[in-house]
Amino acid sequence: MQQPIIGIPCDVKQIGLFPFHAVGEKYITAAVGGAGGIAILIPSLGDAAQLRAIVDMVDGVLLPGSPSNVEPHHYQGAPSREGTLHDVARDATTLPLIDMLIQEGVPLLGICRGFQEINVVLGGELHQHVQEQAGLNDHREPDTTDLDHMYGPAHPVTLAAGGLLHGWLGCDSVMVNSIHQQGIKRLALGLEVEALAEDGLVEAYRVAAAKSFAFAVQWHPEWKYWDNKVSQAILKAFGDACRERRMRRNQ
Ligand SMILES: N[C@@H](CCC(=O)NCCCC(=O)O)C(=O)O
Repeated sequence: MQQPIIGIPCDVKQIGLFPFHAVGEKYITAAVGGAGGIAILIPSLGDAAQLRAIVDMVDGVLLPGSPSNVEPHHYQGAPSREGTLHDVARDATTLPLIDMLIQEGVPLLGICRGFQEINVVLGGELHQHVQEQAGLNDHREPDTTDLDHMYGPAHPVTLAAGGLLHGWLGCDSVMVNSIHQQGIKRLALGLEVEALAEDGLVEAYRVAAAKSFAFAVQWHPEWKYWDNKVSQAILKAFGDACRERRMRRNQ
């Protein structure tokens, strides 16, 4: 059987004098090794016709995390503080792309910024600084350059009874890493909670009425997924949905 094609949208970063379209290697490795796909990078050109062609070409899309924040005007939020990193080109690409993927029933896995993007596209809102909200914890990464520490288990999440995660893992709670400052303020209509942090912050959801796999997590299952049963389960389920689409497209 042919492997499914998994698209991964790029961040746009200035390197020297030129803009580059880039994806962190760990997301590519997870799409290939964890989900079993052929990874292709989707340039963030924000061009609707190109996106339409890409949607027809791929069997699934993995929306990666990024240090940049979704621009708040996309969810009627107050302007970002000075110095906040944005990626206008990524917003102009992933936000319309998500809409097309959900309409078409193309499998979708959102990670961290990707998780936040799906919520925004479906009409939800984000906190810009979770750690400043009364009753919410600090979900930012520890101040370290040791990546194993940075992406190490940070807090538990409770899995929703009857949810996908609960079904795949057969337990009520798991530990996850935590590398974010934005978070779900208002969950979009049509998203079903899959996991909650101890402070009540939504950490995972699925698109309830999706035609195919449409699932997202605030944490980072791509990080050393081979060492983590939760990450393996998420990537396998995504990969299976992509393989199913591949098979249907081959018929
Ligand atoms: N900027 C947002 C999203 C956080 C996020 O995606 N972090 C990933 C960092 C780099 C990586 O691991 O790819 C926020 O702060 O909430």
